Amino acid sequence: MIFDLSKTQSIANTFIAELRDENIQKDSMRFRKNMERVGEFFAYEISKSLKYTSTEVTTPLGISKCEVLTDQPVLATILRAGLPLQQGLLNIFDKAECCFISAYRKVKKSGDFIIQMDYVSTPDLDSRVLIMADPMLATGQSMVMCCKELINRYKIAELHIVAAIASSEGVAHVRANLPKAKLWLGAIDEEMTSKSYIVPGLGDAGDLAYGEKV
Ligand SMILES: O=P(O)(O)OC[C@H]1O[C@H](OP(=O)(O)OP(=O)(O)O)[C@H](O)[C@@H]1O
Ligand SMILES: O=c1cc[nH]c(=O)[nH]1
Ligand SMILES: [Mg+2]
Repeated sequence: MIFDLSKTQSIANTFIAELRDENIQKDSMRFRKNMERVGEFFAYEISKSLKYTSTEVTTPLGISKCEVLTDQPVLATILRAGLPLQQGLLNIFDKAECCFISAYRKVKKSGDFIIQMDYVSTPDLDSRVLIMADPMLATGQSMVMCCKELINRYKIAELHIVAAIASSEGVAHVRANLPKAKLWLGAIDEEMTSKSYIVPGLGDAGDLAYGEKV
């Protein structure tokens, strides 16, 4: 299943446009805020596919039958660019437990890179719905490696993957390696640079949110 936000006109596409805009993205607070708003939007969309329980709520004037979320999903992200996107999801799934993975592109002298994963901090994921959020799905290698690490450790009930911008190649890589995952994407771009940056993309999401890394 692929949900592509850009296929439907909504205010959320304005958030994505601002994330991409080279002038607006100079304001790092606005960049983080827009990423957070994209996370909130996807949380609402994903929430439509989750399970609900009927309950009776006592109001000051009577009893109201309400449908409430049965279980909160677990919200995972890949440091560091994923933090504002995860925060947006957490604003909506406000009782959710969170999982953090440190993984980054380690560039070799040849210019090739490997994904270096150093740290995983997670609650128990057995029988849980997991939402893995990372703004950029470029080659898809970081996403696949991190999800596989968690799948190998736990019996995850359902996996949702959220990205603000994906490349066609990244989508294909995820679908080939994580065929059961549901993909929630802000947009899918066709091209990548020789250094595997998405074109037109938005640039380096981690640097734009938190400053250029040395
Ligand atoms: O699909 P891939 O080709 O694996 O690339 C995507 C990864 O690149 C970015 O992180 P980066 O490695 O730049 O680290 P950062 O978040 O610390 O900036 C992004 O947040 C993804 O994690
Ligand atoms: O386009 C890309 C690819 C990887 N990481 C980013 O931040 N941007
Ligand atoms: Mg990263």
